[in-house]
Amino acid sequence: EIPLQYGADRLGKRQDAAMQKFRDNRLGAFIHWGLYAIPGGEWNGKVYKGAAEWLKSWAKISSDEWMKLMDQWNPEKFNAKAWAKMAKQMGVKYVKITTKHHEGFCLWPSKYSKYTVAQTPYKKDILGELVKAYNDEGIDVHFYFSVMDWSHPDWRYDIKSKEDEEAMARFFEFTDNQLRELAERYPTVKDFWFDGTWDASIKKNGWWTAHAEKMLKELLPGVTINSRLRADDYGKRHFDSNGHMMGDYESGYERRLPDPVKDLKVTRWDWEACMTVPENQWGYHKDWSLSYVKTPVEVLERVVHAVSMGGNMVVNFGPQGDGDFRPEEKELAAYIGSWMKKNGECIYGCDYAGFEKQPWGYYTRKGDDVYMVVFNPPYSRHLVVKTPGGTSIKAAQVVGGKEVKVEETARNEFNVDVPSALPDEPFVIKLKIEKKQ
Ligand SMILES: C#C[C@@H]1N[C@@H](C)[C@@H](O)[C@H]1O
Repeated sequence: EIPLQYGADRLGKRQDAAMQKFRDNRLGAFIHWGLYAIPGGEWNGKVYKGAAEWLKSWAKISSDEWMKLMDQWNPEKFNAKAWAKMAKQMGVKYVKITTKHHEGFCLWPSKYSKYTVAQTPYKKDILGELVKAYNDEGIDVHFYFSVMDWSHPDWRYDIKSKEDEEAMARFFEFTDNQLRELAERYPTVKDFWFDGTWDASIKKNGWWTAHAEKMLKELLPGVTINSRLRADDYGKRHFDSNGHMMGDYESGYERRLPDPVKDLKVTRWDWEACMTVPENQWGYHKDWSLSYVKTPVEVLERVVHAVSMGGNMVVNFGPQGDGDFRPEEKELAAYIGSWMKKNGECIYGCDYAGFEKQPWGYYTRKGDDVYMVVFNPPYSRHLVVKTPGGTSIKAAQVVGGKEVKVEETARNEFNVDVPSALPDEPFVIKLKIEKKQ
C-alpha cells in the first residue's frame, strides 16, 4: 500500500452505537433553504433551467448584488414545528439542513460572517429553531455545510501563488471557526455532510480535510462525517489512493444509485444517497415543469433500492422563500408517510439481504426476516425467489399478515404467490427463512 498521512483513518464499517443509529435510520430528508429560494430560478425576468441554488452562478451575479436578497429574507410562513410535524408524518428519522450553501448565507447567526439570518429582517436563529423542533419530534438533525463559499474574499478555486496560499490559510481558519461554532451552538447535531469540496484548492489540502473531521469528532463524540469532505495526500477524494473509504459513509450517490446487480461492492461499506424530486433542483425553483418530476412511487422505489443495497436515502425538499412548502412536496411527504406507516418495518433497521435480485422488486433484511418489496408484480402471478442453499421459506403479507402460498419449483427456487387482490401500491411480503431439515 502507498503510505498516506491523510488517507482513511479506519478500515471497515464503524461499529459504534452512533453509527448503528445512522444506519438504522435509513430514511432521511434534505432541506435546501437559502437566499436562492427567493428568486426561485429567475433573475431579471429570465428563468434559468439549472439548479435554482446555483442561480448566482448561472446569471453571473456578484456577491454584493446577490447578498442584497438578504433584505427580502423574512419567511413569514416559516414554522419550525410545522416542518418537524411534516417530517414526522413522512416517517423520516433524520433531516439534513443546509446550514450554509455555496452562496455563503448562514441560517444561523454566525459571528464570523456578516451574511447571516441575524442581518435580515427575520433576525432570529432559524437553524436553532429547526434543530429544536426536529429533535422534539425525535428526529435526528444532520448539518449540510458547503466548504466552497462564493461570498468569502479568501475562497480560491485553486492555489497558484503565495497569495492564494495565504488566502486559503485564512479561509481554512474561517471555516474551522464556523464548524466549531456550529458544533458548540448545536451539540445535538449527529452528522456533518460536507459539500463544495471538489476544487483543487481543497484537493491540494487533504491535511485540512482530515483535520476538520478530527476536530468535529473531538467536539462531538459519535458524530458522523461523509466521505465527500475528504481528500488524501494526493488529492484522491472519497476513497484514498489505496482504495479505502475516508469518512464514515460514502456520499457520492447524488441523484443516482448503484446498480443492484453490478455494484454489490457498495454493501461492503456504509453509504448514503441523496435525490431530488425534479431532475436536478435542490433549492426552490418556481417552475418544475422544466424537467421530469418523479412521482411519489418513483421516489419510494429509490428509497427501497438504496436500503436493499445497505444504504440510506435522503429525499430533498426545497422550501419556498416564504417558508412554506410547495404542494407537490407536501403530497410526496404524505404519500411516503402513509406507506411507511404500514410497511416501514422493511426499511428501518434493514440491510442488504444477500438474495439474488429479481425483476419484481427488491429484498431487504432484518435478522432472519427477509422482506420482498414488490414494485412490478408479474403476469405469472408468481414472485420467483432464489434462496441461498439449504433454506426453505414461509411467507406472509406485512399489511394484514395474511399467509402467502409458497411452492418449491426447483432446488433453492420458489414461487411466492402474488396476493389475489392486487394492492394498489407497492406491497411487502415477509419471508421467514428456515434451515432445511
Ligand atoms: C453540485 C452540487 C450541490 N450538491 C447537492 C447536494 C446540492 O447542494 C447541489 O447544489
